[in-house]
Amino acid sequence: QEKCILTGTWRNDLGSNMTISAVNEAGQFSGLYLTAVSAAEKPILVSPLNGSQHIDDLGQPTFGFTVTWSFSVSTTVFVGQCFVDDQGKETLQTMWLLREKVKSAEDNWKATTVGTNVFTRI
Ligand SMILES: CN1C(=O)N(C)[C@H]2CS[C@@H](CCCCC(=O)O)[C@H]21
Repeated sequence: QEKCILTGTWRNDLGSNMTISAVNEAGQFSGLYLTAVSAAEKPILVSPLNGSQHIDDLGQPTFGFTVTWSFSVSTTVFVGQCFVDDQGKETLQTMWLLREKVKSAEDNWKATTVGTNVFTRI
């Protein structure tokens, strides 16, 4: 299928941009994530991402990727699916888990945030 190969640049509803490199024959990819908002008090920098998508099925594949934040001690994993509408427009419907480093195991309960997020190509 020609749609929903994730290579390219995407923007989400929080104004974050991500650029995904070539997807190899195993569906693996890497890229960069530039967030527009953050809870960290440090300047926002580009952060690396790695993931993989299904490429062997009949379109609208599922995928997952991990962003290791370069400006805060935290990590986000995304899972989702690419959908194509009847105009051929692709959207990535995702859910994410943001894990922030906490001082001790006693604080482990409050370390993970969850959310949903939609990306479209720019
Ligand atoms: C901007 N974001 C975005 O595009 N999301 C889908 C959500 C889930 S990752 C988070 C940003 C985390 C930045 C690093 C940190 O604040 O620890 C937020």
